[in-house]
Amino acid sequence: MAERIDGKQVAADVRAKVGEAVKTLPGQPTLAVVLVGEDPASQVYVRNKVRQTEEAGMRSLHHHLPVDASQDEVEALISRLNGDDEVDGILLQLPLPKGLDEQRAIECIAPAKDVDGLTEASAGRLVLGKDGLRPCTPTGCVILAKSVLGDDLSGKNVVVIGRSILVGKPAALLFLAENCTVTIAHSRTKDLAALCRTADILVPAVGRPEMVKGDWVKPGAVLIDVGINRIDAPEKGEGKTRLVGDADFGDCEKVAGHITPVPGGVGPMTIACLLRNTVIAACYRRGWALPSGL
Ligand SMILES: Nc1nc(=O)c2c([nH]1)NC[C@@H]1CN(c3ccc(C(=O)N[C@@H](CCC(=O)O)C(=O)O)cc3)C=[N+]21
Repeated sequence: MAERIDGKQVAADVRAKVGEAVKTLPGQPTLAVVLVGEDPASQVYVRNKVRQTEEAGMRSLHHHLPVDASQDEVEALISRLNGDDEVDGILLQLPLPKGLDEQRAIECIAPAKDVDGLTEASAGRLVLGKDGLRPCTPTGCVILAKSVLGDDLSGKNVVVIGRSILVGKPAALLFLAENCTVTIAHSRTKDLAALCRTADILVPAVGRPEMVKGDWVKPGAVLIDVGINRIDAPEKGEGKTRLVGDADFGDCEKVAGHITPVPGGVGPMTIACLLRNTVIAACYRRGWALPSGL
């Protein structure tokens, strides 16, 4: 039976380290969160980000634009935050309301303040192997893998299922930077189950509920499940839903050595890594030494 990787606990550890690091800095890092519109899920995420930022001893500024804000208004706000010397990190909460161009808006964020690691500059630096701000969810996956395998992941076979800009591609690059042997699988991959069985670390990130079955998993492998899917749960009552990952947990936990649950796995790591990036951005930008132990 696989051991559960407690993402909530690992995320709390990362946030505690961030909090300790913040105390050693000559000033207080500031994260600006930009929310456009009234999407209830986004409002919950933003509230959690603001609370956890403050708990880690950092300042957070919350900017809320109406759902009918224009592209120019969003970009003008980002430009203002770019020019505000108090602001170290800018988080533009995604998705934006329909009609707004997400990629163009992200590209307005000054690379030095890109705590989501989503600008072309940040992506380019990751590909080139230069230091920089890394995407949060993929960073969380690497930290979770290290939490059970130790800091040295070199030589591990990693299979990432999914090639999205947000998770799959950057996750593959981050594991490559850890000297893993990385394969990116996707919808055209042949014999996906057999490929997955070669993985020491399996990272499904496609958004298909319970797609990965137990017989896709190498005995003893580490399964880092990025999927967060809401599905109907009639067993809980009429109209009820529940969250499941991209892996069939009950099936995979019989084979894997370690497995992340959903919820309580990768999700909490995303926010913890955002806080970590805010410290890193503040240090780079203000010329402070990066605290050790981050
Ligand atoms: N610019 C931007 N950056 C993001 O990083 C970003 C974003 N926009 N938009 C939305 C997505 C989603 N996201 C999550 C963060 C935490 C959990 C999380 O902690 N989930 C809990 C459970 C949540 C629940 O119960 O609904 C868990 O998995 O245990 C999930 C999802 C960050 N996102």
